[in-house]
Amino acid sequence: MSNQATAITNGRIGFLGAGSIVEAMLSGILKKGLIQAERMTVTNRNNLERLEELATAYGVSTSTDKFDVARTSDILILAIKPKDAGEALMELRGKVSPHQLIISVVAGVSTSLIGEWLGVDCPIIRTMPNTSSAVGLSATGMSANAFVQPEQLTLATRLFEAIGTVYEVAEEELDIITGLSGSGPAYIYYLVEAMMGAGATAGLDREMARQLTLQTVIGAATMLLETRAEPALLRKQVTSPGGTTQAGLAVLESYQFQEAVTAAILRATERSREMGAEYR
Ligand SMILES: NC(=O)C1=CN([C@@H]2O[C@H](COP(=O)(O)OP(=O)(O)OC[C@H]3O[C@@H](n4cnc5c(N)ncnc54)[C@H](OP(=O)(O)O)[C@@H]3O)[C@@H](O)[C@H]2O)C=CC1
Ligand SMILES: O=C(O)[C@@H]1CCC=N1
Repeated sequence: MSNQATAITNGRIGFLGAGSIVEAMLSGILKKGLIQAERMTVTNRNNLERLEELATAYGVSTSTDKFDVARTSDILILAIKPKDAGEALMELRGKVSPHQLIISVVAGVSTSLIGEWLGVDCPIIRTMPNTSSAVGLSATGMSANAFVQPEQLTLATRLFEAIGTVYEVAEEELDIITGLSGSGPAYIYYLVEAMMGAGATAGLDREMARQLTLQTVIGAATMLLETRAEPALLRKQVTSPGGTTQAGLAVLESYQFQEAVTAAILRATERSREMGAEYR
């Protein structure tokens, strides 16, 4: 924990699930020194090796007893797959009290369904971060149910602000946020894979193609942030009439690039809604 750290809670945080989003969150929270590692406990279904890996890498506590973790955590973070959530939470029925704060990162599953599964009227905050949490750059959407007290919302906001930016939204918007920024890093990585591959195919050294691609992505994102200009305007500034960019963009248009990206995000949004209904 860093020397300047000010703990945001003296309580315990339990993580139900030990997968990639939990690792990203642990790494971000600990880098900011928001809570001592040993006051966070991670549990999963049966992968002991994974628990050991997280304990070694981050110094967090681990447990194979999810009932104990659920009972002893002031904040319980649900980070299991939507398909596993119903069974796991119904097993916790009667083990969670209204004094605990539940924070879910589970895609598609509503706060009301989580409450039904747990069988208790407790404060639940549904969030959608992304894996850039690991470097403090998540874009997180958040929505609270009616039992959440203002100080609990503030605490959750501070927790997620430690790993990026936080937007409080109406719960129905979380499905869109899941399709846009929850899944979003994968779209960017897909584009980067293609750009790097193309650079290498065209004859560049692969490492150089990687570095040029990454610097281009960082530069473009920083231009958007710092100039606050519309992306269409910045795109036009790159595009000389009759030049290389125009030739390249024409090929992207022939593959209906913008339509493809739009359809992908709308489909991911729809999938988030489907999962909520499917696993009900
Ligand atoms: N990955 C991402 O980018 C993001 C994911 N999310 C959401 O986070 C959640 C987790 O995703 P992700 O980390 O990618 O998934 P992973 O598959 O990497 O991890 C799932 C974890 O859940 C554990 N688990 C499954 N069933 C139970 C159970 N009954 N009790 C306790 N633990 C259980 C698994 O344990 P074991 O290995 O032992 O089976 C595993 O540790 C999902 O709901 C996803 O929608 C949200 C934002 C971004
Ligand atoms: O792919 C998924 O379902 C999860 C939710 C957002 C990112 N990963």
